Amino acid sequence: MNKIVAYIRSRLQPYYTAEEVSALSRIVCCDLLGQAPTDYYLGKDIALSPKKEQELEDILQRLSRFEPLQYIEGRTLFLGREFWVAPGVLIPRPETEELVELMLKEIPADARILDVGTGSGCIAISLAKELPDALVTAWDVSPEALSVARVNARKLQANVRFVECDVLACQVDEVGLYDVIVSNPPYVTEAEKADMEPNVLQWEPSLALFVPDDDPLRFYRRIAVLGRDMLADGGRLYFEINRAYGREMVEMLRTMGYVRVRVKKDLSQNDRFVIAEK
Ligand SMILES: C[S@@+](CC[C@H](N)C(=O)[O-])C[C@H]1O[C@@H](n2cnc3c(N)ncnc32)[C@H](O)[C@@H]1O
Repeated sequence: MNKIVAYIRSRLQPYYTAEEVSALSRIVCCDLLGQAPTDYYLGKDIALSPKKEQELEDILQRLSRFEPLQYIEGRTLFLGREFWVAPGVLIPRPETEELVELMLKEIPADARILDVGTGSGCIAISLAKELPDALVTAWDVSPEALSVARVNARKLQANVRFVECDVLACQVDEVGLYDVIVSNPPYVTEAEKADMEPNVLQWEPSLALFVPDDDPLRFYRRIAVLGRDMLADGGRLYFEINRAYGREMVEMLRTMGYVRVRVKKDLSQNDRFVIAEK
């Protein structure tokens, strides 16, 4: 093992499991310090300039404070496209890729789509790229998230209209304007905080994650209320949900008059998506 790898491992060992240390060492050397993967696996040493040594120190400091690697790298992949992510915006998750894949199988190519709580813009931008005839609008209450999403849309040349908007408070006069409303809103209850990893809890924005224990469905209820006006007849809601609330979601949406309400499981067999039709 080369000296730099041994050093990286010794610095990360107090904080991460052996597998995590091994994966992080490779990513730090190859992705962040620019070592060729073959040289890394052959155990060749890296000659670091003083500037690169300082960069390595910064990276190790950030990792030892459990900052997510995606924030350190400043990017993540979503459905094969690179998205810029930074503190203040949620790191897109694989389940959300599944949601977009499901939508791409089901929605019309020229759908008018609203993404509520767009974060990095991963859902809206992916849909706009895959469905060039669709009209995509994306809302978020967070100016930080919207500025990241706008940069992502520009870099990826996606045509999305971004709007700063608090979905819980906004007045809407867009009647029948959308065929699809999609949302992956905050859905982690305060009670679930105890089970969360420090890289999520300490670094990802609370605004993107949490809902009160006594009202875990607040975003879905509000979006479904808006959807009764904003969706065209036959329009659909696509939600990513907390796996604990599939049954409650179905009951709520049926009570609100939605039809063909279905729950779909994610690849881990958890109730993860709910689809409903106006
Ligand atoms: C779970 S994140 C989802 C981000 C992105 N759509 C994704 O799937 O990675 C929820 C998003 O909802 C936004 N949000 C939270 N409260 C909101 C509100 N009242 N109105 C609009 N957006 C809100 C957050 O800023 C965050 O970007």
